Amino acid sequence: MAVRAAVAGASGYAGGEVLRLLLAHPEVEIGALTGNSNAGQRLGGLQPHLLPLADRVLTETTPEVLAGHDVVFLALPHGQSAAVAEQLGPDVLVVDMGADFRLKDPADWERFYGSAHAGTWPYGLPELPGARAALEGSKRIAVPGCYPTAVTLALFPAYAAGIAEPEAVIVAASGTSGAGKAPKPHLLGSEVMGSMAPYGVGGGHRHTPEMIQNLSGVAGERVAVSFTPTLAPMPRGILATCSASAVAGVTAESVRAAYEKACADEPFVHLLPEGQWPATAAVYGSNAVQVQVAYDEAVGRIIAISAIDNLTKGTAGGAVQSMNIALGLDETTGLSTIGVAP
Ligand SMILES: NC(=O)C1=CN([C@@H]2O[C@H](COP(=O)(O)OP(=O)(O)OC[C@H]3O[C@@H](n4cnc5c(N)ncnc54)[C@H](OP(=O)(O)O)[C@@H]3O)[C@@H](O)[C@H]2O)C=CC1
Ligand SMILES: CC(=O)N[C@@H](CCC(=O)OP(=O)(O)O)C(=O)O
Repeated sequence: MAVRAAVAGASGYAGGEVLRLLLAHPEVEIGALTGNSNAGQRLGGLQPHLLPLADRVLTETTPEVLAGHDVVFLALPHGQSAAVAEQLGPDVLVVDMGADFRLKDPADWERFYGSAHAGTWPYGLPELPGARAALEGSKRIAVPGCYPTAVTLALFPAYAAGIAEPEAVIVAASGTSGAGKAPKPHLLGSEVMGSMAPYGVGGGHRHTPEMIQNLSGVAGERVAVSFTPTLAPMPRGILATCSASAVAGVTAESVRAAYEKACADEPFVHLLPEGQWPATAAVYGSNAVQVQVAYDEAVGRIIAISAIDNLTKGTAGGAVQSMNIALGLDETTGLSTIGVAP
């Protein structure tokens, strides 16, 4: 019997991407599609790439509309998911692509999001040690932020192997879809095209505590993180350049061995052959993660670089991968590692 899935926020980027993936998922049938300001509009006018759903009309986001589904994907702005989720029964699998349930420490939430903490759900990054067990059979999933996905997948092998000191410096470039579809002056084509610029510099980005939470969980001690995001003139993609001091005795060979071990059985994380470097173009529209690592002996630092599609593995692909695990399906069902090139 098909899994019936509703998508709240179907007019947005994350909602559109999860629909693109669900249309190709052999076990899923698409049910209600909801919006806010676009309720009453045809999906074809909002997401013209989703041709099979073009004549579907968005409804208001209400508990009545979302009831009666096996899975409900929430692709809503931060702070909107909790009120919707609490009205959905405990038997419905709720997959939240927003931030509301990602953080464990309420003080982190309050500091970075400025509202009351809604709670913590099983975290939808299956590659993290212990995550798959927590997702199996779960009825609630908190999908990670796009930058924390890229950064955690670049650095977890180093912390799992105990070869990195508990401090990491990260500079990551993101495509503009990471900022959502709502119009913002800094996202005008004339502002973004032909330019790259940092933002959230100096520890202010709300994804910093999520990265610290993930990496500290793997390391078994608090990992300090310096994170600088930058906006890149491309619609999709994140390239995360991460570095951490190596512990004494580390060599280029031991770094490589740690990454080979951690990535060996991961269906979506691809450690590239030595000498080849991750590129966002290679993972465009795919759930794959490209990772490469080097040991910079001159400064004693491990340099780990990852590339993801922020909307696929960074949001909707991670959501579907986690849904598959929660429902007892093969983790890779409906997900592709094939990109689009050039
Ligand atoms: N873009 C990305 O790379 C990533 C996004 N996410 C998360 O996914 C969520 C959605 O982001 P994104 O798709 O980029 O954002 P968009 O701005 O593109 O879409 C937002 C969606 O939410 C709907 N919406 C807005 N306000 C309300 C409300 N008050 N009640 C119900 N629905 C509402 C909008 O409906 P309408 O258009 O009809 O007004 C639209 O469908 C966010 O929480 C974001 O953090 C997570 C990881 C990465
Ligand atoms: C380019 C850009 O603006 N990116 C977004 C992150 C998008 C994302 O993954 O985050 P959430 O799910 O936590 O919103 C930002 O920096 O705010």
